[in-house]
Amino acid sequence: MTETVLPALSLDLQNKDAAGFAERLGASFREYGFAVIADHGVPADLIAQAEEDMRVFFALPEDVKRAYHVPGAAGARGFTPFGTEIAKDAKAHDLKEFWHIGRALPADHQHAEIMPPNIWPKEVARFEQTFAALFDALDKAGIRILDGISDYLDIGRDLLRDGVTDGNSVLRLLHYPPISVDAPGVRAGAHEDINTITLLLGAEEAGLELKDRSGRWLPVAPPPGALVVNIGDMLSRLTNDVLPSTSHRVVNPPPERRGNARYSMPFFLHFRPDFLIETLPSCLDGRENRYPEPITAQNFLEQRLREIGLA
Ligand SMILES: O=C(O)CCC(=O)C(=O)O
Ligand SMILES: [Fe+2]
Repeated sequence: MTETVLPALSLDLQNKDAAGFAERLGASFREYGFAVIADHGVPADLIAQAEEDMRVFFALPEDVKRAYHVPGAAGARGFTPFGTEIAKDAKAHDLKEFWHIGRALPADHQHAEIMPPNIWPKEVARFEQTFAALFDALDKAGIRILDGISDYLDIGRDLLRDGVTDGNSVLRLLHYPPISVDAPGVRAGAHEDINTITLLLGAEEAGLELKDRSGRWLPVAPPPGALVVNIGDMLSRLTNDVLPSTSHRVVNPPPERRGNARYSMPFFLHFRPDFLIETLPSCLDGRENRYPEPITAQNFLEQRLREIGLA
């Protein structure tokens, strides 16, 4: 296994010693913008089922998959074809295709327009059942991790819990197809995530790297089944970069492994659209406010989606 600087932290520790868990979680986020979380409560058999179902979907013919592309929806639901997304300021498109599942809201909900109903591929029988369950399980794990962050920042747990209630969260199923031996570039260009925090499953296949404070690229190599969690720009902004959103990328494998596809599942936990991202007073203590202009989560998201070619 590749060497990693991020030891796995057990989420079970939160039940026994919330302060101890928060201290370790916060230290990892503060230094790297990333943490690796084991015992996160997402059932292993559900993860295995999800991995199987996504493989079945991405193996479908291109025209069948493309029928689930929703034009004008900024990729928020359904299928986004290979070569669409491009990292901010990058020259080449990422070598990936993906499927997005969003939060299911009642039709008369105030944010129903921003979070439209999901679509489901009829070719994969269990797809809806599997991914609706996985969305919920990751949402629950995400709230516990946010509790750890709130404990670390000593801000009480309500602000972040309330902030993500009915949030515009998205589960992304990612497929990076095999690449040719001489393929240039990277599977996913260096970027920061837009959202609150990201919970990533399936990063065991090597390739994910984070940029540390000295500018070095470090491999992120979680043990099987663990979550890789990272801070997104919205939380970085809320905390005045006390918890930094860290640049990461997925590099191409060595030539002998280029015949292998890569599959991963990031869950982008988002604030609700009308949540106002306004620097936390406790993160100002003696520091300059890097983000003096408050912005709603929705305005921030729209700005960033335009930059990555999705809106
Ligand atoms: O595939 C991965 O491991 C990372 C994906 C990622 O960083 C993203 O989709 O934002
Ligand atoms: Fe990312």
